[in-house]
Amino acid sequence: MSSPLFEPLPLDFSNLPKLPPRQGTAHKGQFGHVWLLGGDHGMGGAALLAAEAALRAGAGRVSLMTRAAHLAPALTRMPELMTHSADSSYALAQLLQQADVLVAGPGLGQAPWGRSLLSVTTTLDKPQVWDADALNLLAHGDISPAKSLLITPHPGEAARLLRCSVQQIQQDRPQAALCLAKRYQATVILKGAGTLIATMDGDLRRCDRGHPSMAGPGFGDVLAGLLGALLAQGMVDFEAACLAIWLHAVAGEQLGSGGRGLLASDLLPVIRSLLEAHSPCLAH
Ligand SMILES: NC(=O)C1=CN([C@@H]2O[C@H](COP(=O)(O)OP(=O)(O)OC[C@H]3O[C@@H](n4cnc5c(N)ncnc54)[C@H](OP(=O)(O)O)[C@@H]3O)[C@@H](O)[C@H]2O)[C@@H](O)CC1
Ligand SMILES: Nc1ncnc2c1ncn2[C@@H]1O[C@H](COP(=O)(O)OP(=O)(O)O)[C@@H](O)[C@H]1O
Repeated sequence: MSSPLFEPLPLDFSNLPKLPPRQGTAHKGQFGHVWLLGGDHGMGGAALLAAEAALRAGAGRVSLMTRAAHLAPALTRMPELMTHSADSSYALAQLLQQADVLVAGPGLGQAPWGRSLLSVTTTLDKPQVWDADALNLLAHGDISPAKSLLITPHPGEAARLLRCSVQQIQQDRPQAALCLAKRYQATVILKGAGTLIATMDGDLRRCDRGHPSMAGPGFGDVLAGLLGALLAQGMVDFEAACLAIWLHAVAGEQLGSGGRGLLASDLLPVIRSLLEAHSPCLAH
């Protein structure tokens, strides 16, 4: 990965995919059920941020599968959530039949608990977003990629997935993103300044929006939940990736003008307003 051979097209902000307006008779069953898997001990917040982002971006229902210790705090913050902590892989497989979209990885950890949750999802033929520790587990090689997969590595995770250094990833990010898409048969979002979207067919886009105030914990978790919500509302991987990346980066840019100390959860109301301006809930 030495010389940049592939020049990504800039994301076409004037022509981003839209969510359709909702009928007056709409009901929650039409906007998908997102299941969030994550939040091992010490990292419950990551899964919670992703779940909150999915709710705030319009998913019809959101279920959180996490450690039992995180259920009460999660419900205190968001009573709209449905919560579970499966006792066995069999029980989880049964529960996941209800899911339309899976988001796995935020705070999942790489211990047996996280590994067993992820191993249940690999066989499910549903749209899936894998982030954070789902990618670290995938990189270990003993979990196979799911069939319909969107992966969201930061450069550290990309380096683990391609078994190279972060420096090699950053030297030629376009090639790294395309290589990940081919190797894992997935749509890829390679995060960091100048986020890239790559598809298995070789389509490559770059987003030059965003702000260094986003270099803090949880911003990737919010992106993962946002992607889940857009997939649940009917977008395909590439559409969801383009719109989510734009909403996330522009929200960060707007709030970044306030300087350091931006919280990932601060993005949520801004993402909601940007989404409404872009794809109004009601037809005008
Ligand atoms: N509140 C919670 O519960 C939270 C929980 N969280 C959860 O923690 C778990 C571990 O995830 P994590 O991302 O913190 O650790 P990890 O994968 O080792 O990555 C760090 C290394 O990767 C690299 N690197 C990253 N970005 C880069 C960039 N733009 N540009 C260049 N390099 C970059 C960089 O490598 P270096 O440069 O140091 O070699 C860096 O040291 C995971 O489950 C996550 O969900 C978090 O979401 C936080 C909030
Ligand atoms: N300097 C930056 N410029 C633009 N976007 C950034 C910058 N730093 C971080 N981000 C964005 O913030 C998010 C950070 O995600 P990630 O590294 O997975 O964090 P976490 O695991 O803590 O949620 C990514 O979407 C990334 O593109």
